[in-house]
Amino acid sequence: MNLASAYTVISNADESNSNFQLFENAGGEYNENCLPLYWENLNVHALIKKDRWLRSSITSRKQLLNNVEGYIPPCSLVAIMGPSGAGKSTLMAALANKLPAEIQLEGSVKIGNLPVNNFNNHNFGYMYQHDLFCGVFTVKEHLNFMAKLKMDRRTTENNLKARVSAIIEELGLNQCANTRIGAVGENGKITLSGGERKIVSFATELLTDPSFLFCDEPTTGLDSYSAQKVVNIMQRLVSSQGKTVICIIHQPSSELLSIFHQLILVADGRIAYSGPPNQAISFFESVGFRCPENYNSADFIMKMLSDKNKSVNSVCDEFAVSKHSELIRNAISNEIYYDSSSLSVFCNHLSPFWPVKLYHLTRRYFLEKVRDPTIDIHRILQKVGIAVMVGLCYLGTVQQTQVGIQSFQGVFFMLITENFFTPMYSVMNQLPAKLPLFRREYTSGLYDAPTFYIANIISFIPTMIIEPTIFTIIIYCMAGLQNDLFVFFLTVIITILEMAVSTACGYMFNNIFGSLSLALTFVQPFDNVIMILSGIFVNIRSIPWYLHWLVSISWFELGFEALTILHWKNVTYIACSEDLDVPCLMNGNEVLDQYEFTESNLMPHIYSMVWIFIGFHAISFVCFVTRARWNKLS
Ligand SMILES: Nc1ncnc2c1ncn2[C@@H]1O[C@H](COP(=O)(O)OP(=O)(O)OP(=O)(O)O)[C@@H](O)[C@H]1O
Repeated sequence: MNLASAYTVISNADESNSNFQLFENAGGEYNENCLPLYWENLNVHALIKKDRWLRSSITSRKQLLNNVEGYIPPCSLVAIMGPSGAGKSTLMAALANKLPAEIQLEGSVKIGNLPVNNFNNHNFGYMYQHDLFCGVFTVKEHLNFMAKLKMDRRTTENNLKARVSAIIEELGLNQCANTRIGAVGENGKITLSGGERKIVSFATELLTDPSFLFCDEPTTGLDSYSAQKVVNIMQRLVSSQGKTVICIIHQPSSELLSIFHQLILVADGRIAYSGPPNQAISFFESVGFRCPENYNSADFIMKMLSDKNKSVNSVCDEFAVSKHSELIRNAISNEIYYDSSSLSVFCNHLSPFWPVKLYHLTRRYFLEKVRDPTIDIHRILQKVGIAVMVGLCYLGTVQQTQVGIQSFQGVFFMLITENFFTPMYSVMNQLPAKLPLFRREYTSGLYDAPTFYIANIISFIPTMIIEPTIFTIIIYCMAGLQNDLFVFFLTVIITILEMAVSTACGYMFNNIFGSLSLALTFVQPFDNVIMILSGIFVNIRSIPWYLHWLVSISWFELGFEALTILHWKNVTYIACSEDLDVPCLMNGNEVLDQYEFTESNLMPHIYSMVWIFIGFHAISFVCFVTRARWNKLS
């Protein structure tokens, strides 16, 4: 059965119900993607879990939707209304296959006899209530980025650009195409207004040309002019592009409400009405609730549905046996005649290859760092300042004399310690800030958790090299360490490794504990112990046996010992000073002996730091991916 005949069947069913037309106003032009959406026996429960570290156990189930059914004709503009907490967002997420992992769905949601699932996800645009963007991108850059991640891998570069330009044109975004999106409430910079942000959200969802567009409160927070503009865009998408647009809307004016083809009222997890908006008031009248004259119909409906004790249950019960419900059931039962084999186009989307996603995601994080100075550039400037101050303290004191030994070791301590604490705590703060956008894009299926993790690490590499290199160069020159290129090069490598392992440790603690506060609670004692075991504060030989394993992973100790060996191993003579009341150390080997450091440990320690870096990231990666799958990233 082709599409046209499928709808003839439904139209014939309607003939007997001429007063109750389910889709009398549905206005879009039919095309092959123009299909009805319907759901039956839909029950949705939230699984209430009790946290036990990484694992959770389910303790109870809370019913969010109670055996609801509905039918949305092809190419309709649909409004979902209801009081707060009624289940509107839950219904919309259930229809769009966007329910979070802790929510359980029973029943069926179908498009033209085809179950809604991950294979036809790309046909659903889903605009969330709160938009989230990478604020440093301009509108055009954002759309190009999203197009590269969302659109079919077979789309050519030219077609992709053409699609972005067409959407910018269609939605009237030309004037702000090169404006940065910015963050909400960002002062003093030219960024997008609230209304423009909503339209950019639309644009993002339209990139893949979805047949269904779900919008969670697209007009909330907008003035009446911007709200009207947003609804006009939705209306245009339905009438000129044949899409079905379903949106949750609060307190619309009667004029705005009349634009919609269908109104679905949700109350207490049930359907209180579903049909043309202009028949809603007469339905309420037929069940004994009369709208006073000169009263806004949307306000009246909301008042009725918010009054839980009196009206809600009886209205829902009456609706279940009304002509409207009968019409919905007829329409659904007629859908079984629809030939779903013609819907193969719905499952025919190939998402971009993994390296392509990794490349674009890494590029986004690079740009974010370059354009947002608060992320890394301020920290580099701070490092330069610290390096100059430290350098001034050691100016002229680092000499191969008995007094100079302490200055040498002080410089090594500063090189290690500055690349140990700050980077660790800094990444621990940066990662959680990226999670909201990650969660949104991850649930939309844009990319997976490993891609996000690897892109983050790659984008951090320049910082990991530039920051310690600048710091080391300044201190090396000001303190006047050995004039030897190989020694200088290895010194830089050791400080880079020190920072790399520290950041890996920060990631690991964040991802093991899953919350910044918990991670900070545990990382502080850990890194203090790691520092104490460096050989500076306690002689390595006297460390208790049960802490030996920690010494072997103390990258503070490994770095400090490696620097000490590197700078002292070739020193054959240190002059004694008669003024000092301390034993004279005659050469570099004696300095190493004093710390219990062994000359042959230089390269093994450097390799150990590399292995610790890999080990920490491996643990961190597994925890992150597991948490993302269990929906436990906070
Ligand atoms: N993950 C969850 N766990 C437990 N309860 C939940 C969960 N998600 C939603 N709920 C509950 O389900 C009910 C319906 O939530 P929903 O977000 O669908 O309401 P809504 O009608 O969209 O409300 P609003 O207009 O305020 O956004 C609310 O009582 C809410 O507290």
